[in-house]
Amino acid sequence: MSPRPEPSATRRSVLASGAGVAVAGAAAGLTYAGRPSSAAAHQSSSGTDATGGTGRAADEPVPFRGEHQAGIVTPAQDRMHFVALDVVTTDPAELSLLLKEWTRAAERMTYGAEATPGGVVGGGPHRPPTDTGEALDLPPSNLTITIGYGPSLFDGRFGLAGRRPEALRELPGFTGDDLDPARTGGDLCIQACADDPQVAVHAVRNLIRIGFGVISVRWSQLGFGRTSSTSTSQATPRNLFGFKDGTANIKAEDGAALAEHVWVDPADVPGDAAWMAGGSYLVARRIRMHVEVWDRTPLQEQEDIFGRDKAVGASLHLPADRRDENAPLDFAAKGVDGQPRIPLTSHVRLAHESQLDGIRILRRGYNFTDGSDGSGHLDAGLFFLAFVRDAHRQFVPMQQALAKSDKLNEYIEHTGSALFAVPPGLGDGEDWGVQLFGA
Ligand SMILES: C=CC1=C(C)c2cc3[nH]c(cc4nc(cc5[nH]c(cc1n2)c(C)c5CCC(=O)O)C(CCC(=O)O)=C4C)c(C)c3C=C
Ligand SMILES: [Fe+2]
Repeated sequence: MSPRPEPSATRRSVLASGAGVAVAGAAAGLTYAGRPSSAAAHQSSSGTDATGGTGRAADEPVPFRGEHQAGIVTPAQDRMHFVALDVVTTDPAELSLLLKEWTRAAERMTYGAEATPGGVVGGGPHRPPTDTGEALDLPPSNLTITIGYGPSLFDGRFGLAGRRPEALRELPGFTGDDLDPARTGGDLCIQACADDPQVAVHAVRNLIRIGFGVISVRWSQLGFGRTSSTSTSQATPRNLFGFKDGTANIKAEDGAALAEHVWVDPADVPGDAAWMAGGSYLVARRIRMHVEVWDRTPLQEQEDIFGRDKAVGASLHLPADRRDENAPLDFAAKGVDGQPRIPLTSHVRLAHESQLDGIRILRRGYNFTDGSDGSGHLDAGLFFLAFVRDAHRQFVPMQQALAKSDKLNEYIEHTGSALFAVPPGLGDGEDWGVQLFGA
């Protein structure tokens, strides 16, 4: 076995200032065997370099605390484990305590530490370990853990009804929805993203373990290959239809767009809902993509469906020798047949802010394949995740427009759905329990 490297100087200093965690215990257990994460070892499928375009080495943690939760504008990592949970206790104190314990464990795991100090073997031979162990030798791998609360959490069971933000209402149904109740809704959600799938799965698994008797898993989703860039430092990845996805996304560097379209403004959440200021709303849609049908569709038709070309991701109005992914879409341009070069039923036209009174969203989805459906077809698609300031003013009208006219609908099916309020980031010494319950 190769010798264990010391944590980098930066990582040590982050740990030393690791606000609220058992820093000494964490630091003591914070070495790893030097096995590189998948992103550090290889050029990633979606990044531009060995850091997956994040600009951060595998052993350099993403800060857990800050104005906003990590995992929203953090450059999208390669892998995701998402879980929706139901609360099974009726005792608000138990839920609040769990949120406090989750804060501690999530912060530790973000830094590459065990979920609890000495959790893997430190409890001795006679007790079950309090960390499941599969990430013991791995670096943080850009792990982010993002928490959210569903509308049902505010139904009165926990005395939270008065603290429900007005915008946290169930999404309406959309034309063409084929939602599976077993993949829909949830009192809580955890989004864990990392450049190593084992690190993301370890994080979710250990938070579930800590919540035994308080929460139960409602549904979960694994994702690979991000389908969006959330930073200008990242190359645009491709979805399972082979098209570049994320080109016109809101990027972390665009502070004005984030303030307008992503972060909840204090004026949006007056009174007892003020705890959500600086937060965001997360829309999750499991969208199955019928890849076998798509793969029998001619290239020109595929490009007309999206309104961009397949090779470069450029607007269809540009001639082949002047294709530029980042050139603006020209919806007025016509072809020799007099028809719009970007068809009226194309995905990018219908989803573009110019057609939707200036509405924009931040997309952060992942590809998925969940085996096959028993009829010889892959159960594959896009786990669509979007962060918005108000889902009912942004996602709903956008999805209504797409559900009505998008040519892409012949190839996709929405099979799961959920909405969550994602609270703002935590300051030093704060925890998710006090933030939600107010005491
Ligand atoms: C309700 C919002 C959206 C859903 C649902 C959605 C599903 C979906 N999208 C793709 C692939 C692409 N989408 C692209 C652009 C794009 N999509 C949305 C919104 C939803 N997509 C927006 C707001 C945009 C940007 C529009 C613009 O301003 O130009 C693209 C083009 C490249 C890009 O800009 O990202 C692709 C490709 C799939 C496959 C899919 C469901 C499975
Ligand atoms: Fe899209």
